[in-house]
Amino acid sequence: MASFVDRVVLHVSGGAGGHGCVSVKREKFKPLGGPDGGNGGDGGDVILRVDGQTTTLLDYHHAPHRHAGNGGPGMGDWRAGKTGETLVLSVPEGTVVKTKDGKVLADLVGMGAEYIAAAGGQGGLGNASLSSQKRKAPGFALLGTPGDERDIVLELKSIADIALVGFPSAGKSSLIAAMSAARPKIADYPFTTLIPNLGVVQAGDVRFTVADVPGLIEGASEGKGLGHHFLRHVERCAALVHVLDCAALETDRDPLGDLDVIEAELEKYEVDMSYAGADGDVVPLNQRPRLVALNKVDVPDGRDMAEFVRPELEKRGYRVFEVSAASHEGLRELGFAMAAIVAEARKAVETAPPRVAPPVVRPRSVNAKGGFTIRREERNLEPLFRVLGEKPVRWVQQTDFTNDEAVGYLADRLAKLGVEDQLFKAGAKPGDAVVIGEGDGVVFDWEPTMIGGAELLAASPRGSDIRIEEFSRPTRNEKREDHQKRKDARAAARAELEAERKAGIWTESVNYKHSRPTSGDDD
Ligand SMILES: Nc1nc2c(ncn2[C@@H]2O[C@H](COP(=O)(O)OP(=O)(O)OP(=O)(O)O)[C@@H](O)[C@H]2O)c(=O)[nH]1
Ligand SMILES: [Mg+2]
Repeated sequence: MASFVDRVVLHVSGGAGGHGCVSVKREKFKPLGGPDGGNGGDGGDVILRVDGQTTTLLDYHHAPHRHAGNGGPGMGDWRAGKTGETLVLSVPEGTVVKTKDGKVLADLVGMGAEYIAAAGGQGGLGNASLSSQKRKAPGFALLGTPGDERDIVLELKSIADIALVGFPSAGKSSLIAAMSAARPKIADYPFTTLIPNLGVVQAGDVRFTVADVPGLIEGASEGKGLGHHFLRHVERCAALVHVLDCAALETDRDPLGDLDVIEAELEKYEVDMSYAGADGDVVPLNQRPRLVALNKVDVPDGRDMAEFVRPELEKRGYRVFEVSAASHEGLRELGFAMAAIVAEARKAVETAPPRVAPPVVRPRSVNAKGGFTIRREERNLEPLFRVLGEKPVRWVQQTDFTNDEAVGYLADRLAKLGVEDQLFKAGAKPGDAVVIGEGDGVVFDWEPTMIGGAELLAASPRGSDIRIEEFSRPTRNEKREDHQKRKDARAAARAELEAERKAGIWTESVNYKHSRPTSGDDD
């Protein structure tokens, strides 16, 4: 049986929201019928969902980049863009979703359990939705925001119901081969198995999976040998079977000693408690149901050894099976005992509701009470103020910076949220750099709306927002000054000309034509 992929890094991105539309209704005899630009559609989510048909993460190993559908753009005549298609990724039961640095995001247990791996972006509002009493015909629309983009790790602890544990060469792989159709590699040198093999066993009407965990040795729980890496596959197994070698050649080994070593390792192995539900239902490995299989009883010495240790094992409370992977002796009984435990465990799972980790906490910690925070930084010895918060960042994403009206709308929103006030309080001065969001973001030269800006904002109708004008248009005083300067320059030029004419440099007609380049501006 092919080895199974049990850990994969998946790059998921939600669909982008569609842009809102700017459009004006046009009808016969009614050329300006008001804004009718529709909203952009939301982007689709990427959802992980447990389904019974999927047993491995192999698909994601082959194609680790997954993207949900983008939302469609809004259109004229109030038509909304289509919603982006949700992308459902099927994952096996027991898939654990983690961040790259190991934080558990979700533990998908139960058929149909879901987790939103990447949310789609928001569709932008069209100009119809943006119109209001004050802003009757917005000449802008909001852009759709990009979907979440994340790298997540999917881990499949084990899809085996039962794990076979034991020393190297105890015969675990041989037992799987004998009890199922699996054909693992079997050899008489230790650590033959490098990746757990899975076999499907049918006992009566119960079908279950068995994994052979590569040989455990003393110190496995601390990372010795290969066992440590694989003990985590055992974490989800309903039960364990100790496979004890009754015909081991090493004289310093015996089944009871082997069992003690393995038990000690199981006890030391800390099951990842982050997988526990609210009721803390992760059972330590050494408290799970365990059976003992005394293997290799086909060998005469093995039979003697098995009979010798059986009473002691039973005294310790184990159900003991004398088996031989070679002659298949005792395998039927062992199989039925396993099946009974599996059936019991399944009944418990079925009655339990689907369980997923608590909803993901997105990094919203930067959002103070007001929905944003301001951080003072320094860049090239100049102060820089960083505005952090989900809303401001989204608003910037929604802004078409080529459209002055849209920029003004952004300024309105930021001011309303109190960003301007807080910038003042943080010590920002006009002209300081302000960045919204992490990274390079969008950098503004801060042009505060002045003292009392709030009133100005409220009073000025959109479309004649003085703050935008300030960016592009000089003030009246500046204009006057400018005008005066030009007037003076012209006067000087005329005086010079006059002097030159008197000196006889130009003929009358020519100098007139060429000496009034700015006269058109004169008023
Ligand atoms: N006589 C006899 N030999 C067996 C029996 N089961 C396994 N063996 C032999 O023991 C050796 C090791 O068997 P494996 O099944 O590879 O052992 P393992 O426990 O999977 O070993 P690792 O993968 O190294 O942990 C092989 O040479 C097998 O043929 C048995 O019931 N009787
Ligand atoms: Mg093996």
